[in-house]
Parts: sequence; structure tokens; C-alpha cells
Amino acid sequence: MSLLNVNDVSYSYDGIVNVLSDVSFTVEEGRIVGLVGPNGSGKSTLIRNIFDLVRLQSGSIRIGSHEHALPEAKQLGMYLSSNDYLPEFLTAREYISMMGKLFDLDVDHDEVIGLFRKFSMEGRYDHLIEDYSHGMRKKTQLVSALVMRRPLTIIDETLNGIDLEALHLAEKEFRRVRDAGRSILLCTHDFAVLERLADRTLFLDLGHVVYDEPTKDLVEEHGSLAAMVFDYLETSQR
Ligand SMILES: Nc1ncnc2c1ncn2[C@@H]1O[C@H](COP(=O)(O)OP(=O)(O)OP(=O)(O)O)[C@@H](O)[C@H]1O
Repeated sequence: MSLLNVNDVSYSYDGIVNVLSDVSFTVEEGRIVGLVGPNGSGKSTLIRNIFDLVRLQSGSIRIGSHEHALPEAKQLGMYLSSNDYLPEFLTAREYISMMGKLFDLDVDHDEVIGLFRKFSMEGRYDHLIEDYSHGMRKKTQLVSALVMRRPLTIIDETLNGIDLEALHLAEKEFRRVRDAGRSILLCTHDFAVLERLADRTLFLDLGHVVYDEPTKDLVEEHGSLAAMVFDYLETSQR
């Protein structure tokens, strides 16, 4: 079943130039989908449309069986943005508790403490976020997404700035998310991560979907995802 259904979405900030043009794709249950594209290709704008952070101008978006702007749809998804913003005046425990209330969940704090330990943040759960490093904030965002267990998690460059050990662990946890039937849309410039993880890869350029194919097919055809982008940039009339 498709968990995210984006259908013919176009978007313009200024009413003149389309940043997204008739973008359509789906994310099925239990899948990790990579979202790639050059700077300014519209990836974040697409995510903002999905999460109703900008008003949809044309087309339609459904999360589960709900129109994307409805509260029922918003309960199904979690968005990790590219920045490391977290409420600095809270401890991680308070922040995660607050997120739990938002999604109507009883947080298992022992589970979170276990994840903090795995992500090399042992003993920091009750410290103010104000005192966290950039990487710790990113890891706290990831941990919060893992424990909120939303059917759909959209990750916009959140993996930037975390160390290799944490990346390795995050990849393992993402596979577990997939095995549990939940889905991730992973927007990143780290193609190696997508080659290891993504079932499909969606490649956007200038707001158009260029490829939406199984990652292994793209890698077989081009040699790597990076080569796919280079091939495209060399042959397309942009
Ligand atoms: N708030 C805004 N107002 C006007 N134009 C914007 C706004 N946000 C983004 N844009 C423009 O929309 C286009 C797409 O930007 P977007 O951030 O969606 O791209 P992206 O693919 O996420 O890029 P990157 O890889 O650099 O993060 C760019 O030309 C950008 O300048």
C-alpha cells in the first residue's frame, strides 16, 4: 500500500518560475526512498509541500488515506529538517516527552536512554539541549524520530554532521524501521548511503522528476548514483 502519494504537484514561490513542475511519486509501506538532486532542484520545497509548511498550489498529496493538510495525515508523518534546531531550554528527556504528547504516545524512556547510549550520548539525556554539540542535536533528532515510530519519516539532510559511527548505527536503525513496515524518505547528498539503503531513488532536477527507479537498477545502469547524476548533467540540455 502506498503511504505517501504525491500527484502532479507544482509550486512557485513568486508566481512566475516553477520550483516544482508536475512532481508525482509514491512511497510504499516498508520502503526507504532516496531523494536526490542538485542544489536548488526543489527537494526541500517538495518536503515543505508534503508537510503542509507551504500551501499546496496544484496537484494533491495524500499521507496514508488522508489529504496531507489534515491532522490525521500529520499524525502519520515526522519531518526532520536540515537544521539542528531543538528547544534549547529543554532537556532531551523533556523534548522527547513533548514529542510523545504531540503524537499521543507513551514514551519508553529506558528505550531512549538505550539509544542515547548507542549513539555515544550516555549520561546526557537529562542535560539541557543548550549544551549539546551540533552532532548531538542531530543525533537527538534522529533518536526522537526512531522512538516516535511514525509510519512515514522524512529526513532532510539530517545525517550531515554526524560521525561515521553514528551513521553506521543510523543505517542499522533505518533498516529496522523498514523491516517493521514503516517508511523513510531520505533526502541527502550522500549517495553512498542511498546505495546501501534506498530501495528506490528519486532524482529531481529543476523541479522535474528525472528518475524514479529502484536504486539497484540505477546503479547497474550507470555504475553508481554519482555517475547517474554526472551522466545526466553531461547529456541533458539544462
Ligand atoms: N522561501 C523561498 N522564497 C523564494 N525562493 C525560494 C524559497 N525557498 C527556496 N527557494 C528557491 O527555490 C528553489 C528550490 O530550492 P530548494 O531549497 O527547494 O532546493 P533544494 O533542492 O532543497 O536545494 P539544496 O540541495 O541546496 O538544499 C531555489 O531556486 C531556491 O532559491
